Formats: sequence, structure tokens, C-alpha cells
Amino acid sequence: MSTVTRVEGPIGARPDLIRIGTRGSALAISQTTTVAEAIAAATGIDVVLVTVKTEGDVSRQSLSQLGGTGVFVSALRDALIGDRCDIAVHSLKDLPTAPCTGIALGAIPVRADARDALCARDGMTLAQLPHGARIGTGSPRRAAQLLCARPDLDVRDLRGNVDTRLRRVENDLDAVVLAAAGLDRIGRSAAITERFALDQTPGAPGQGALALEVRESDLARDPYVSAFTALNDGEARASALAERELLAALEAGCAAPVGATARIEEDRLRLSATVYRLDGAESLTASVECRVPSGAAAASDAADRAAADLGRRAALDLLARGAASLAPLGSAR
Ligand SMILES: NCc1[nH]cc(CCC(=O)O)c1CC(=O)O
Repeated sequence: MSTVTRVEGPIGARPDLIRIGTRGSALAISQTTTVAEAIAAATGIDVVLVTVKTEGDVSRQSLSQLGGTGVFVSALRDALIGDRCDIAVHSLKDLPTAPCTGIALGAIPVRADARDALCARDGMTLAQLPHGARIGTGSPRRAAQLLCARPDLDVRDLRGNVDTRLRRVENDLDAVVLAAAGLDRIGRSAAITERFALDQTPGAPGQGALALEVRESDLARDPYVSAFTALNDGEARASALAERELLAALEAGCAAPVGATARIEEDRLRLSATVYRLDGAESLTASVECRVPSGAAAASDAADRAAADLGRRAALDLLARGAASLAPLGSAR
């Protein structure tokens, strides 16, 4: 039986070991441990978790001030390139859309809940919050969506890890909005008082999905091939890639007020994407779909390309209708 352990310091490359790089937050450790156990089972090889501190973990600045894409990602990618780990596990929504030299996408595993979750005091739903309620979020998309539904709300900036954010509900806020996936993964689902429907309140592109990255030179080598074949999920991959390509083609950063949700129904991949004005008073939605390859072809370059094409189509539609003047899309914000 192969095992999963954690190491503190650096650990050298060994053929009988897969080193998985992860951030050190409770959320990251929880999701990476699940991935690590699946990789150990699929390959029969021992796995160690290597914790890497990222700029996003260290800095106390607000995320919209930190600004640059990839604050949670660069240090993990450096560890891959520097051969300090063999596979890096990221929350896909934190991954910049630009490709990274020397690094390839290995797998996108089964997706967790892509919805946003309201965590309000006294079990309240969004509709039940009192007039002018204080609600915390660091995300311009969530702020716009909240104001769109409830223009009376007092939306406050919020950051820190999940527990820090939840604690604000006991103190100075009536509610916060977080990704349901994060709360579910760290065992805090009980704090959720409402999960917003994806067709009305789409999450961030790629929300709830993980991305496993690997050095390009390892992508077609075992044990990585076995690991990625076992972990990849066709629907998660197609939907997340479509949502990501939408963001890339909008030239939008991770802080852009853009929501997207894709899913496979029968043999169709359907993508719906919305760009919001920051105050939530206006928005634009594009809905597109395409046929997806089924069976073995579902995990192929052709399937990846079909998903990306769909994302691009939605973006072009939104841009043609004025998305870039409706909202600040660039990562400057
Ligand atoms: N931007 C922070 C972030 N990146 C990934 C998650 C967890 C959910 C996920 O995997 O999408 C979160 C927390 C949040 O948005 O509440």
C-alpha cells in the first residue's frame, strides 16, 4: 500500500516518490490531500505533500490591491520548475489564464460545488437580510451580483482565510459570501445559509475545480500518465476550460466582475457567462453551446479545443455587445 505523508523542508527527486506541491492553508491542504490519496491509489507510488508559501498567503494587503494575477500560484509554479515538487495542485480559479513556459495542465479532477454560498447570522437567506445589511466580500463579481439582487446592501471588503472571514459574521458583519467548495472542503458547510443558483448567480470561472500542473517534460511519462488518467474528469475539464478561455479572451483578470457556468447535458457543452457593471445596475449575458466528443474522445486535445472555442465565442459575443465599456476587465482592478 502506498502512503501519503507531509514534509516540512525540501525533499529531493526520487523515482519511487511523487512530491505534490500545495499551499499551506487548511483549504489547500484538505483538497491536496484528497488528490494525493487518489494519486497514490492510482499509481501505487508513495506521495508526499510539499507546502509552499505564496505571495497571496504572506501579504496582508487586500486582494484587489495585490492586483497581479497568480498571487496564489507563482511560488508553486517556481517549485515545479525548480524541481522541488513534481505535481502542483491549484484552485483553478486562482490560475492565471496565460500559459506558463515549461508547465502543462495534467488533470482537472471531479469538480466540487461551483456555487457561491451566503453565510449569514441567524440562519438568514439573502432575501431575509434586513435593509442596508452589511455583507462582506473581496470579489468585485460577488459585490456586483449582490447589489444587482439587493441594491440596498452595504457591501464591505473582506479577505483572509475562510475562518477569518467567517468570524466577521459574529462580529461586525451580517453576512459574508464565500465559495461553497471551500467551505465544504474544510468541513464548514454548516455555516452556509444559502447556496446561490448558478443560472442566476454564476460563480467565478473555474470555481470549485482544481488544476494539477506538471513539468511539460513529465506530462507523457509514467507515473504521471496513470495519475492524470485516473484523476481527470471529462465534464469538469470541459466546463472549466470553457470558462477559463472565456476569461482569457475577455483579457480579464481574476478580479474582473465576470461570472460563468458551463455544464454538459447529454452531448452538449453549454456555457453561460455574465459581465457586470461594478454597481450591479447593468449586466450582459452570453449563452452558447456546442457538441462535445463522447467516450474516449472526451479526454482528448479535440475536447479541450472544443471547450476553448466555446469560451472564445461567448467572449466575442460579450465584447461585441460592449462588455469592455460596461466593466473594468483588466487585472488592474
Ligand atoms: N480566491 C480565493 C479562493 N480560491 C479558491 C477558493 C475556494 C473555492 C474554489 O476552489 O473555487 C477561494 C475562496 C473563495 O473564493 O471563497
